[in-house]
Amino acid sequence: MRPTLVVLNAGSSSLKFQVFDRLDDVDPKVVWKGQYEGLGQRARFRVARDTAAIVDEAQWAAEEGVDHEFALMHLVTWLQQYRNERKLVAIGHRVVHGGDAYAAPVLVDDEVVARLETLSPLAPLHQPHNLQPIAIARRRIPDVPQVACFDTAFHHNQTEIATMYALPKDIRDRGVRRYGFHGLSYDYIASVLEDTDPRLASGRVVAAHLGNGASLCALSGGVSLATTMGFSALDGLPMGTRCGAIDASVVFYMLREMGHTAEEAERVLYTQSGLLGVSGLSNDMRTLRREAPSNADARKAIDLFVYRIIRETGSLIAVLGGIDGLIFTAGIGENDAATRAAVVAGLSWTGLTLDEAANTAGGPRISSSASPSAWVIPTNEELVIARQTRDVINAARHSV
Ligand SMILES: Nc1ncnc2c1ncn2[C@@H]1O[C@H](COP(=O)(O)OP(=O)(O)O)[C@@H](O)[C@H]1O
Ligand SMILES: CC(=O)OP(=O)(O)O
Ligand SMILES: [Mg+2]
Repeated sequence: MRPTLVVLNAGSSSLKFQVFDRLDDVDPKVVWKGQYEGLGQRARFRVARDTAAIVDEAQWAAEEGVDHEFALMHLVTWLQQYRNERKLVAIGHRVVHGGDAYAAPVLVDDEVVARLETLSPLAPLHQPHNLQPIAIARRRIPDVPQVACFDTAFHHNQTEIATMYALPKDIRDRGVRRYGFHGLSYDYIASVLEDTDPRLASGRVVAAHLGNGASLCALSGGVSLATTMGFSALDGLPMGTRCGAIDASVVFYMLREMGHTAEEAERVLYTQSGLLGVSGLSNDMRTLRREAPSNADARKAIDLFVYRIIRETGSLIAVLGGIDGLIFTAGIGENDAATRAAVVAGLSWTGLTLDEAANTAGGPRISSSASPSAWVIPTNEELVIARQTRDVINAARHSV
């Protein structure tokens, strides 16, 4: 039976997974990769071999209410067909919020679970979906180790000033600070910079993770100096359904003058804002692109998204003292050539120029300028989780 690792990555609209073996190689080898997307709406399941050939797929109508929990149980059943060939040695989980306590991946035990549960209010679209599979696996397969890998950990070495809010000490002492997210994705990007262009590995890079959640990260020599998300994954850029950075007074206004409860205000800012809120149509860039020619609100949503990316990139370029490279990744960054073209145009003052044919073809290099350069790099958060999980398991074995 082949030693095998399963990796789970629950995003706000998706459950992604990969199955790995050859765990003693430099990088574990992917056997299958798949995802459930559109959870809560029309949901779709697809799984491919490492060679990218689709081996199975399924679809559910919106009325069937396919959510994260259904997807997880469907995946458990799907994996059962291989139980006689493979020995599951660990499950690696993306956990969006590690708070102050966790700057590195950890082996899950009762104490870890208890601490991570206290962070759920800071990541309501993610943390419950990250912790549920851990709880189910610990109950059903208690002998299999579970490893939690954090979105926040990659940003832990930022300076105190970069992570501080200008708030009184008693509030800051409660862990109220900028944490930053999408760290597993930025860790992957940092790990491939040397092979992409050695000037980027030692240089000043802005990485743009533009998916249903969206953020930017300033990387200097592959290390995170600053990022647009803060205390929670609500901050920074506007996203599929999240508002991004707004004046905190907007919340007081909603509570006092508009009669919202705190729960209603939270729901509006997390689930009814962003591309969906501005367009009144959809959180999905594919739908907005399709409707934009005849729908002014869809155009406005896209324009605001692009404008905020350009503005925030300028701020990160100031932190870096210049820019050598711009990287696009995640659902929109990897697939939406028009967003990339508009962002590069807005940054032409840096010397960036677009290679239109390469951009339309999807990269990898999409700038005609060599420095600064612009790139499309498909992210692979699951590979980072697999690397971290394997290392945590090996370290635990050696310590007994
Ligand atoms: N072909 C495409 N063209 C434009 N946008 C796309 C395309 N495919 C996916 N997207 C965008 O990417 C988003 C999903 O990104 P992803 O990074 O997978 O999300 P999550 O935040 O759930 O991990 C979709 O909501 C959609 O806006
Ligand atoms: C942190 C976050 O927003 O993640 P995702 O983009 O997967 O929703
Ligand atoms: Mg994601």
